This record gives sequence, C-alpha cells and structure tokens, in this order.
Amino acid sequence: MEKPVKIKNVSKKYKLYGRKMERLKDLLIPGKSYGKDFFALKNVSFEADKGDIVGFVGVNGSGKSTLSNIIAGVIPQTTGEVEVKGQAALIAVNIGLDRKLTGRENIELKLLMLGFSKKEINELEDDIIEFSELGQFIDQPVKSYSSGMKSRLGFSISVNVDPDILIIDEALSVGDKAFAEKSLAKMQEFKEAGKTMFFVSHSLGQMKTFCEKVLWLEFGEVRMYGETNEVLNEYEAFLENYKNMSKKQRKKFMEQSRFEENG
Ligand SMILES: Nc1ncnc2c1ncn2[C@@H]1O[C@H](COP(=O)(O)OP(=O)(O)OP(=O)(O)O)[C@@H](O)[C@H]1O
Repeated sequence: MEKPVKIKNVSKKYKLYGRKMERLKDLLIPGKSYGKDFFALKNVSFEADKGDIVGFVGVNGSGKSTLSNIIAGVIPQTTGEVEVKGQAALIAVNIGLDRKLTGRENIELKLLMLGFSKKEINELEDDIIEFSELGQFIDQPVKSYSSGMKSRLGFSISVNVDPDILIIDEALSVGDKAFAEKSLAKMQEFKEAGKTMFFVSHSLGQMKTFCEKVLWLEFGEVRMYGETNEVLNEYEAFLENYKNMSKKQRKKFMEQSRFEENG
C-alpha cells in the first residue's frame, strides 16, 4: 500500500550569527559565508502508513515543531525529500490565525484559502463555531482570545475541513479538560476513518492511549522510531537522566553535532 507520508534524509538548517557584523558581512561579501549553520533537523527519515497515529517526543528544542511544520508544508526543508499525499492540516497554538480578524473572519479566510466555495463555507461555518464552543466570542478579534480559545478555534477549523493528514502540535495541552476530551474523541473518529495523524505532546499518558508509533527526536536526529511502549520505555529512562543534568550539561547535550562553522 502507498505510504501517505515519506520523509527521507530531511535536514533543516538555520543560519545563526554571533554579532551583527557577521550578518552584514554574510549579506555583502560575495563568495564567502559567515555565521554558523544550526541544524534544527538532521537527516531525518521515517514513513507513516495510512491510519497510523505517530507521536513525536523529545526534549525542548529537539525539532518536533520543525518536523510538524515541514510535514504540513508551512516551512520548507533545506535538503531531503518530503512526500505527503493528500491535504495536511496543522493544528498548533497561534499558527495560521490572524490576530486582527475575528474568529468568524478567520474561519472564512482559512476556508477560502483551502478552496471552498461560498456555499460550502456557509455550511461548514456553523459546525466549526458550534464545535469551538466560543459562543459570542466568535465575533471578537482573535487577539482578545486566551491561548485555550485560540487552540479551540484552530482545532475546530482543522478537524471540520476533514483533512487526510492531521498534525496536532501541543494544541490540546492548552485547552481545558472538557475540550481536550472532545478533541480526543474527534481524533478517535479520524483514526477509525483511517486517517494518518501526527501528535506532538509532552503528555506521555496521552501518547500511550492514542499513538501506535512514536518517533523520538534528539538534537534534531531520529533517536528511535517504533512501537509506542517500546520507544516510551526508553525515552522515560532517558528523561530520568536528563532531569539530573545541570543547565550547562543540558545545553551542551542539545547543541552537540548541530553546528557547522562557516567562513
Ligand atoms: N526560525 C528559526 N531560526 C533559528 N533557529 C530556529 C528557528 N526555528 C527553530 N529553531 C531552532 O531549532 C531547534 C528545534 O526547534 P523546535 O521548535 O522544532 O523544537 P521542539 O522540539 O518543537 O521544542 P519544544 O518542545 O520546546 O516545542 C531549536 O533549537 C530552535 O531554537
């Protein structure tokens, strides 16, 4: 069977400059490169089957959001191949919402961008608003929303457009318990419908109940990919060690093999 998501040797590099002059020199002096390359992701490869629910784990800064954004097509990879079959929707706090527009306007804008007709938008809008439970706040600008409310709006839009691939980046952790449960039920529905999902969360409990597979990222590289319990057992043992590291040791740990000098 065709795999809906194939990620092959994907790296994402960011240029980091120590001083202002370095950035300027890099811009102005041809043929020479200044600053350091930092690998947010390095040679990441994995595949997901139709109906897989894959959890992404890793300590802060290990590359989970970068990978989610690349799968969703929000940012491009620097090198490597990304194959995503079907429409992917990313749910992340603060992503894709225009703060100046109201909740309703955001819904309309997002649906227009996805190519829905005016008639389809009218039909979907009511379902989205009802699912979001935002009530009268739907006509207030998003900048007046709490992070939980923004997350509800983002989640409601994304699940109601019925995507083939759903990527949920920490979005459930800011909502309240009742909404999180409702969202998990919706995700269960998607799971039964055979959709592929990616789930970023620091809650290993949620991951255990929901994901069959887990991808563990460490300093931007794949440390382990496999069956949930197998990976989480190892990851939890690692976390015990990590917790006992000093700040300096953690920084050193996160930065190892991620920099490339230029110039
Ligand atoms: N635009 C950017 N410019 C420079 N570095 C970046 C940029 N975006 C991300 N990074 C770096 O890439 C690394 C991976 O970041 P990412 O947000 O993917 O990690 P994460 O695993 O999602 O972390 P968290 O658990 O804290 O959300 C981090 O070191 C981060 O500082």
